[in-house]
Amino acid sequence: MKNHRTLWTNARLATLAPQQPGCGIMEDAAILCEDGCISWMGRAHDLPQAAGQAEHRDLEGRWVTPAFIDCHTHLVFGGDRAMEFEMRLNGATYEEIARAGGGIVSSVAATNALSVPELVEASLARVDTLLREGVGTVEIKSGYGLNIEGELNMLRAARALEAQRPVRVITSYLAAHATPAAYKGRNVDYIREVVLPGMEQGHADGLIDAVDGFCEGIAFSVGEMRLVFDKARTLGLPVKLHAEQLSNLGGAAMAASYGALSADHLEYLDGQGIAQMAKAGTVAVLLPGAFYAINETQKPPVAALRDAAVPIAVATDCNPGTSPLTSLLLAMNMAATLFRLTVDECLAGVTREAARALGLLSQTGTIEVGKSADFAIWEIERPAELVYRMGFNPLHARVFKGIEVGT
Ligand SMILES: O=C(O)CC[C@@H]1NC(=O)NC1=O
Ligand SMILES: [Fe+3]
Repeated sequence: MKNHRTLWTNARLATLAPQQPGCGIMEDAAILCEDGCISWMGRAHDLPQAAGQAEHRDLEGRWVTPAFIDCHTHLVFGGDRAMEFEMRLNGATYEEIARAGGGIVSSVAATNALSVPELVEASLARVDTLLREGVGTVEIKSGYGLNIEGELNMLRAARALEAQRPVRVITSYLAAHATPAAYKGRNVDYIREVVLPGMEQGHADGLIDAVDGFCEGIAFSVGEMRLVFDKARTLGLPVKLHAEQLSNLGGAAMAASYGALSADHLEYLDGQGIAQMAKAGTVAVLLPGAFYAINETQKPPVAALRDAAVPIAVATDCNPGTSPLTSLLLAMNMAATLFRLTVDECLAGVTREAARALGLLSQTGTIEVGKSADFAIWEIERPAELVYRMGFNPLHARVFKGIEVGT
């Protein structure tokens, strides 16, 4: 609604504004929002004239952070992998599970069996769970279609979720997630006959915001991913990469050479990859849920990333196989406890740096004038509580584009 003004007063802000120390705390603060954007923010006693005509909300001293951003999810999919989880606990090997039809291919069958409305229906509970924890922006990947129509249907469902909920959705085309049975041993044929034409069609249909891939011994090589990234470059699409999750193929360094928005997982990242990421400004997206769920032991080189000033984001990697996690609050706790990120790094990792990993930092991810009025209001005494607790959600309310959307 044009010229709609809202003023939130009596707030304690964790702005996450860059160049501010820690998480950019501002006590006894107010935020003025006009037409969905932050038009003024500061100490309550400096309120501008325009505040007089605004609808007023007294936050009674509550803490306010930027709305959270989950910058890495595979949350559109059919079925689940609970059976495989049980088989693993009963000692089945990865091969036995694959032979029993488990793994990514089982999610591919369950996903391709659903129409777009059915995919939306199957994914809404996961989106709502994230939104109830203060999330305002979610990245959603394809990757369980592995044929053109199936991949694009996943992205159509992702776009439909944005139309049905107060949330911003950024899509990533991940047809280079695995090779379908029909192309076993023929990755390049799969890339040329499915991945590249699907990218062209998805781009033409406005379904793709970025292009992703799984660069790993069990998936695609650096050379094969270059074929995908070369096509993305000709279409003017940004790239990101699942890299160094289970081994070091040099994927992160290759992604950085394409100016990738992010390289994700990174447990096996080395100094060369770090240097290339630092040079390119590529964000390191850490995914502690997958590390935890697959019982990985190699931790990402957080200290070296810090020393090289590589931006660090944290995300759920919500997927049915290696990270059935739909809580950024828990992801932050895991990133702190397992990877030793500080509280401030965790909060930046699910706001400012997550926005950077999606190319959205000019729009959201911090509480600053000119940004979208996307913020979360919490029942906490200090920001550290958001990282410290496990399985507790202290959200009071969420604001999306200036409108309070409740919990
Ligand atoms: O098992 C699945 O369904 C996805 C696995 C997931 N995808 C990827 O590239 N890395 C992962 O851990
Ligand atoms: Fe992933």
